[in-house]
Amino acid sequence: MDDEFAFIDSVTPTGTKQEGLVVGIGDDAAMYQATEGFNQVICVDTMVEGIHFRKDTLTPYQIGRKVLAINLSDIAAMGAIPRYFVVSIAVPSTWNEEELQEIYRGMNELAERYNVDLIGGDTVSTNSALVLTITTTGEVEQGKMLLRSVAKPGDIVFLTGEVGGSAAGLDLLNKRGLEGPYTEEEMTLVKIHQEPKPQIEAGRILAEIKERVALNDVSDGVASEANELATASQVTIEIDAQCLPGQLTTSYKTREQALEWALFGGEDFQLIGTTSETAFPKLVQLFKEKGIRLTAIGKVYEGKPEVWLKDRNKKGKLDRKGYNHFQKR
Ligand SMILES: Nc1ncnc2c1ncn2[C@@H]1O[C@H](COP(=O)(O)OP(=O)(O)O)[C@@H](O)[C@H]1O
Ligand SMILES: Cc1ncc(C[n+]2csc(CCOP(=O)(O)OP(=O)(O)O)c2C)c(N)n1
Ligand SMILES: [Mg+2]
Ligand SMILES: [Mg+2]
Ligand SMILES: [Mg+2]
Repeated sequence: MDDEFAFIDSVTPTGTKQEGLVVGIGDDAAMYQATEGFNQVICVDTMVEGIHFRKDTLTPYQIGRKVLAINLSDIAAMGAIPRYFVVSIAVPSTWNEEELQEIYRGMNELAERYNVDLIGGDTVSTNSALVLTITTTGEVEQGKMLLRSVAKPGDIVFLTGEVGGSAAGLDLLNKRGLEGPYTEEEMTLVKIHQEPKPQIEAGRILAEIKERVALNDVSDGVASEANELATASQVTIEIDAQCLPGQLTTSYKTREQALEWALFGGEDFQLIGTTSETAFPKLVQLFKEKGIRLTAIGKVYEGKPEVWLKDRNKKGKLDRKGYNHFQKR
């Protein structure tokens, strides 16, 4: 890449979707009009080469796509409608212009799908790894936001989709790289890791029903996220291992390994939450209509902020062991 400004021009969208946008790319800062009656939501996530991806685990297209997906996942976990995003990219000399364009192609494809506008960013060089940061904003109707702190004893713990697939996919990629070869079954897991789907529709269903819902997204594994819910709500959560919807059936892994990945693997970007026993059947019906899998995986009890795992006749405390950036590897 030899010209920063030409690069910025090349990634500037030609049209924008949100009505509230006042100033997009091109001035000192972007500017937008908030929608009346909505709370503003904002989150940021970073992906670092060597930590969140390598050139042999994600293609440049998938890197761009995934960093926006994980941001949208946090917007979904608040029950919000995503609106705008800004991108910061630190580029080492080992990455060429074509790869950068591919990163933006992946980002833009997902942006199109979820109706979000790229409204700014920052481009810098670095002498180490590629670092990609996205900040996304969203809006949720006042009073409808989905917090981690509202779980109550008696609630059902639920989960959208399936968990453990991303860690399984990464395990395969670590062994065989982008080119594989992979069976169809294995490729499904690899794709879950490479192209996670943010649960925006699920988040909106949960925000729109008039029921109390506590919610979190699964970036660091079910064990970690359930502990975050328990701590924020000051309740005890019990999860039934037998109920965890994972990709348990593929021929290449054991049940123990699949359970380990579901609990501690992370990057599934599904939603984990709780709601009352009376509200839960309504959720099941709404999710069925939209074709989104929703599973009851446990219950909430009065007690210390802890998570317990029940597996057949055994029961043990489930510590907040998931992906931890400051843990020695
Ligand atoms: N370096 C930081 N400075 C300030 N706040 C942070 C920092 N890192 C994380 N947070 C905040 O801590 C909370 C938990 O962050 P994180 O574990 O990354 O959440 P998530 O898994 O939802 O992305 C969030 O509210 C996030 O904004
Ligand atoms: C090359 C590579 N090694 C390891 C991982 C596994 N990994 C990296 S970060 C992470 C957890 C999620 O990322 P984090 O930055 O903690 O997201 P957040 O909790 O902020 O949403 C996992 C499971 C990976 N995706 N790629
Ligand atoms: Mg985060
Ligand atoms: Mg989150
Ligand atoms: Mg994390």
